Amino acid sequence: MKEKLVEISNLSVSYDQKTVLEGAELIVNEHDFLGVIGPNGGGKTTLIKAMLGLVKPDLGSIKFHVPLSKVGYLPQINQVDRRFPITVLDVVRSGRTGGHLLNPFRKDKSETLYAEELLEKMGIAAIRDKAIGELSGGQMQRVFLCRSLMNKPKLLILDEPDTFVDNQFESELYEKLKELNERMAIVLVSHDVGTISYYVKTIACVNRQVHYHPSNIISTEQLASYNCPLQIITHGDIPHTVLSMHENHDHHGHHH
Ligand SMILES: Nc1ncnc2c1ncn2[C@@H]1O[C@H](COP(=O)(O)OP(=O)(O)OP(=O)(O)O)[C@@H](O)[C@H]1O
Repeated sequence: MKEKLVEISNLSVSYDQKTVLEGAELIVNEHDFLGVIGPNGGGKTTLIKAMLGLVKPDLGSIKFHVPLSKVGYLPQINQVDRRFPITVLDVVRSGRTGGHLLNPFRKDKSETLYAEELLEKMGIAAIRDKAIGELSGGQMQRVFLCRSLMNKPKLLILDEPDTFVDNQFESELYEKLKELNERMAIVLVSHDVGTISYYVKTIACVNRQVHYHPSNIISTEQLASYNCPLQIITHGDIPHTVLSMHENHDHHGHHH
């Protein structure tokens, strides 16, 4: 039996008068690698934020069976203020607090060593003392990925970590996530359905409601039936299906 990590039921969220999520249901289990997809404005980020307690739901319940300190979070990078005067190392270290606030002022030797180890593993040890304002999009994503790993999470939630990254880093990133998935459950929000279906195990389509799809193969017809009309980027020559296994690795670039 798989252990449940998070159970969301009957979740409704609105901003002012506008309902974004209504009656959303979702369960995240240990070992999951769940891809969260859906049209622009469908409520993906809102679902993640409600899960983490960053937006207040109107209705519904969110039960965590892991402590929040064991949940790693990589926010959408455009929500990070690049003018904030903080170095790469301090951003990564701030992940140790368990909260979502940047708190660079706590200094602890083992924390620093672990942050450095993560930067090393991500191949960005050389930029440890740079200010975040100086980083490229891909470097920024790597830094925030390191940050989200500081607490050795059991559940890792990533909101479009593939935004602003080049093709090479995109595949490196997904390979890294696949490796991390051996140790933790992953929830990955992405626009690139074709690419994520290559890595995820299951899919949730978010468009006001959440439609869970217990496989990583999804057809345009299924997406339509989930009220999730997305343009699918296919990798093979089978037009209506996103394949779980591909022969080659020619990923599509994806830019917003
Ligand atoms: N803080 C906010 N105040 C008011 N409206 C908001 C707020 N955040 C999001 N919205 C609106 O709620 C809707 C859902 O937004 P959300 O970011 O959850 O969607 P999404 O599926 O993540 O979209 P995208 O694919 O564009 O990232 C959008 O119409 C958005 O404009």
